[in-house]
Amino acid sequence: MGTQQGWPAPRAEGPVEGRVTVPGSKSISNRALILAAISDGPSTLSGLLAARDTSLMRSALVALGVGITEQDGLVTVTPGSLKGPASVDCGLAGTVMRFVPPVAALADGEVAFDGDEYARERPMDVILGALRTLGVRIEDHGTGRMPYSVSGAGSVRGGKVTLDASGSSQFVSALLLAGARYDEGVDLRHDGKPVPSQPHLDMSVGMLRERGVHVDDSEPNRWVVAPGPIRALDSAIEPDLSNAAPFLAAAVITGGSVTVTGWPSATTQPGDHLREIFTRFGAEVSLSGGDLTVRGTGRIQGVDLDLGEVGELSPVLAAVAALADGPSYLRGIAHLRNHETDRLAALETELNALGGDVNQTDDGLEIRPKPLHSGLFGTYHDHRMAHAAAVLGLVVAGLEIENIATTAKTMPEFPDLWSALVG
Ligand SMILES: O=C(O)C1=C[C@@H](OP(=O)(O)O)[C@@H](O)[C@H](O)C1
Ligand SMILES: C=C(OP(=O)(O)O)C(=O)O
Repeated sequence: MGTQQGWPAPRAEGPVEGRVTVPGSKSISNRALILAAISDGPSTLSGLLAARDTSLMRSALVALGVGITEQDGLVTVTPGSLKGPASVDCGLAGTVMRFVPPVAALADGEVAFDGDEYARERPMDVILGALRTLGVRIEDHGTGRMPYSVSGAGSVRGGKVTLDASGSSQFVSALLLAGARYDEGVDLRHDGKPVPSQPHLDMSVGMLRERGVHVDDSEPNRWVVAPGPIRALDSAIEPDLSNAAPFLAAAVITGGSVTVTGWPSATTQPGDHLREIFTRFGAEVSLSGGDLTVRGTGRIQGVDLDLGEVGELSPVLAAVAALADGPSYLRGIAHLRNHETDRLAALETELNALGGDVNQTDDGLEIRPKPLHSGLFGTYHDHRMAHAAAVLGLVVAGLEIENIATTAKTMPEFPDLWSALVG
């Protein structure tokens, strides 16, 4: 790829110092929208993320008959009787393509799903198969992928189902979120290699319990959701801690100090693991009164980390590892091959194109730091590849980021927030 085709990544002129407020969590926002849509009354949400993934979720729910209004930054969701025919554009949002079909199954009529070109590569077979077992009619032309349509009959029997969710925790979350509204609830068992992203499962279970749903997750790899109403709940969405990663990484790699505001004292978000992870890289981390501060010490240690629970942090952490003073091993993340792109291949290709020494393993990446040079960093429609590139661009001269606008998936403000912090 040539030069002058991308967004010139700002270079840090010294240690990056500053405070950042990141927008609302994608994962909490889209769960709050889904749960509000199938609850027993109107819910008002504050701090809801405004980005491509949440806008796709809102449009999907409105297409099914849910009322959504917005005033002074507050979003009110009013459940309606769910009806087809409807079409849902999933974009490239895993939370839309996996979480909406179990809700569409409750509608009366047919709901057609499609999305971006690469969305057709993301696995759906496990969730579509599980829904069929629970009594839902689905047409996917035998592909197990997009496009597919769900023929809702106004209710779903539900009950027992076993699935292999090693490819994505979203297969489990999807069935848990809608399961209380099924006649028999759901009794879900996982059979296979470990389910990734445990914090996201805890987030689904926690948000259901907050809304009065009985969920038994006391047995490993089994979740039982009792049938019953989901209570409407007004709630405030936490900031997206995974989207805080690039800002905090800026402090780690420049020996600066960055504070992210509004950091919750208790949370199910995987991004909370950044406190421990950046400490392992050699940074100093402190949390006080909702301010999370990461201070770079001038040393970046190589790490050996299992990121299976927090896979979405991997692209930014791979960028930090590429700048460390020794090799790093990122493990437990084979499922990243099912994300916005095959992230293991994308990181290997793009880091090596800058002169890096990175290779994929069965379940992760080995990263041996080398001096990196200028180039255009491909982003593959992946917001977190763009974040990784921005981190590298702080210290690598002449780095350009292809399609920086892809950050709009979860943080349209990224280029402005980034320039304001590091510029
Ligand atoms: O449930 C969620 O909100 C998510 C679950 C995770 O998916 P995987 O388990 O497929 O990694 C995560 O990576 C994704 O960004 C969001
Ligand atoms: C994997 C991710 O997204 P999605 O919700 O589309 O799966 C991500 O944001 O890192």
